[in-house]
Amino acid sequence: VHGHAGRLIFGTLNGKPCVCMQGRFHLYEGYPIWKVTFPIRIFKLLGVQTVILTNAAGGLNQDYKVGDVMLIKDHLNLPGFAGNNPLVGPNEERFGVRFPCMSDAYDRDLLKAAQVVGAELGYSDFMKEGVYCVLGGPSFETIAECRMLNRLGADAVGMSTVHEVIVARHCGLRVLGLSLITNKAVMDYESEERANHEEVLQTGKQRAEQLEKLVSTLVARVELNNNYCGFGD
Ligand SMILES: O=P(O)(O)O[C@@H]1C[C@H](O)[C@@H](CO)O1
Ligand code: HPA
Repeated sequence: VHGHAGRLIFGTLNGKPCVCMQGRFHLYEGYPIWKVTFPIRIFKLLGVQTVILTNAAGGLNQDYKVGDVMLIKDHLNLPGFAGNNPLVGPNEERFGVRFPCMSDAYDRDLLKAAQVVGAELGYSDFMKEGVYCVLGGPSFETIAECRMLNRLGADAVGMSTVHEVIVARHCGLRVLGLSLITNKAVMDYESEERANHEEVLQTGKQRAEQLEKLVSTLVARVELNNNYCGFGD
């Protein structure tokens, strides 16, 4: 996608071995859903234990501002309602069970850790916690769709992440999800605002340094045995 570097980087971040996707595959690019999520299974086979997923999203929650970072506490998988789930097809027993639980999709300890690190870095003012809703894209949402999604309990809307989360949880990876609110979803017929990809990219650039700091500080605190250090309890 324009604005995604499309690179796979291996290295250490604050002393921790990491593999980093600079960009991802999206359903709207025409990939089958299993291909969109294929990297997650590769990472599992490489020995990855924890996945930090980031995305750009439109803010549905009226209290959200452009530039807020939403820690994802749960999701709405709208394509999944229509049977478009990355686990459809014969179950790969090597990776996980046929019917994986999703009520614990977003790791509570990691979420708390992100809040603590965010507060330490002085980011609390722009850090939120909420529900991310995935749609297929690539068209942005209509006003009626935004209103509906908000009433259904979504705080932010985007076109990615949830499929990767499902595959990650299926194979037992721990997940933290972060949405950068790059634009406000248009909810009002009087509004002159129009969702556009350039605004998404620009907001991403503006918060990039702080997001890098948040993620790298967090990574430094995640122990390889999946415990966390330095959070006081
Ligand atoms: O890969 P993400 O979900 O961060 O990208 C979002 C959704 C679309 O690809 C694009 C819309 O501007 O940003
Ligand atoms: N809608 C869907 N996906 C998005 C948006 C949006 O408003 N902003 C960034 N990705």
